[in-house]
Parts: sequence; C-alpha cells; structure tokens
Amino acid sequence: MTTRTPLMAGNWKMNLNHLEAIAHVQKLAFALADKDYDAVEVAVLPPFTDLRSVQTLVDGDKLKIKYGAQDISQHDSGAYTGEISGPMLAKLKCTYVVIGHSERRQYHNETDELVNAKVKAAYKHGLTPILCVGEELDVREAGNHVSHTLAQVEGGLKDLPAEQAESVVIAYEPVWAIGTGKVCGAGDAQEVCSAIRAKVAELYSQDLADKVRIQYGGSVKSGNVAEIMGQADIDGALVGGASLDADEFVKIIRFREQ
Ligand SMILES: O=C(CO)COP(=O)(O)O
Repeated sequence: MTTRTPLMAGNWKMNLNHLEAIAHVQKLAFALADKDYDAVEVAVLPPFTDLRSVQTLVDGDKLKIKYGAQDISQHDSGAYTGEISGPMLAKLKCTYVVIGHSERRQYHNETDELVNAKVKAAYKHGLTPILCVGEELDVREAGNHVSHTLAQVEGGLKDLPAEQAESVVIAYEPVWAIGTGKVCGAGDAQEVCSAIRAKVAELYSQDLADKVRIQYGGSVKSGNVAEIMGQADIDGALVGGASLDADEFVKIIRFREQ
C-alpha cells in the first residue's frame, strides 16, 4: 500500500493583495515553524499578482510552504490578452496550478476539453495540476453525482501519459458545498473519492491510482477536517474561505493534533 503525503492547499481565490499575501505567508510560516510539519505538505494558491512576492519570501526564508497559481492558459505565449502561461508560472517556480475549478467552469465556461488542454500545458512546463471536479446540487439530488464527477475526471485526464498522471492531484469539490458552510458528509465525500480512485485505476492501473492524491474541498474548517481526513481515499483538503485566516488554516494543517 502506497503512503500518500496529505496535501493541504489554500485556494485564496480573488483575495489578498501582494502586501497582504506577504503578511499572511509570514504568519503561516511562523505558526508552522515550531513543529515539524513534514508529514503534511502545505501549499498556498494566491492570485497571480501575489506570486512573485510569495516566491521571494519562500526562497529567501527557505520555507517549506509550496505555492501555485489558480489557473493557466492552454497556450505557451501569444495574443491572448489577460492570460498567464505555463512558462511564466514555471519561471516563478510554482509547484501547483489549480485547473478546472468550478468557479472557472461556471463563470468562464471552461469545458472538459479546455481543462484537459490546461492539464497538458501544466505538465509540459513541469507544474503539477490540481484538477478540480464535482457536481452541482441538482446533479446530486438526481443521484448522478458519481457519474458526473467521473466523467470530469476522464475528460480532464484524456490522453495523459501514465508518467504524468501518477503525480496529478484531483480535488473533489461538490459545488453545493463551496462557500456555503454545507460540508459534504465525510462518508459521502469518501464515496465519490473512492470512485475517483477506481476510475483512475481503470484508466491506468491500480498501482498508479494508489499514488494519486485526492483532496476534498468545500467548506473545510478546523472543526470538520479531522473527520474528512479520516477517510481512506481522502488525501488532503483544498480550502477556500478558511485558508484566508492563518490561525484557522494552521489548525486545518495540524488536523492530526485535534
Ligand atoms: O472552492 C473551494 C476551494 O477551491 C472551497 O471553498 P470554501 O472552502 O470556501 O468552501
């Protein structure tokens, strides 16, 4: 059985300017410094405009905190006003990039085809995708949450070679649980996450599927993280709102101490 290091990632969404980002990462680093947190990988996912500042801080102070972006263009360069490319993110030494977040699917009409192109663009430039999948409320109420989510997994990973797929992070984020305070029950989240792992095994192999980290996201807080992390197929959390409060995010990172 492969041991997967949990990944606790803070998706800041469109919050914190670059000065606030510096203060926030310093606070996190300070709070995490007194104890070893090697057993958990920690990442922040700030807006693009903060990345250079976060990089300078992480590099300068040799912090173990990793960072990444919230989106990537499928193109390497060219006339794509407002877009940010893989080479630009790689130059900033980003480790991760969020791809296909439900807010981008919803407000920017991102399709599985585009998400798949972005996943490939990330790997082309040495970035690890955090591929977001998950159903809307009506889909869950109709009982189609598993098939809907698995179709997104299959679409996002289409034609991706095994050497790349084995390092992908998949974030299961039921849309109805994002920012609503309605956390998906741990058992319900496990049901979908185990189905995601089975789908990855079907697409590649059981061995590869055992290496892939699957996160849960949607109203994760210090009060519910331990139960979520207690599930066999949940290897971390993608945290929105609660990651903007450094003390709360540190409690989430230290879920084992609860
Ligand atoms: O969308 C999310 C993380 O990507 C979850 O957001 P909340 O934790 O604010 O519900």
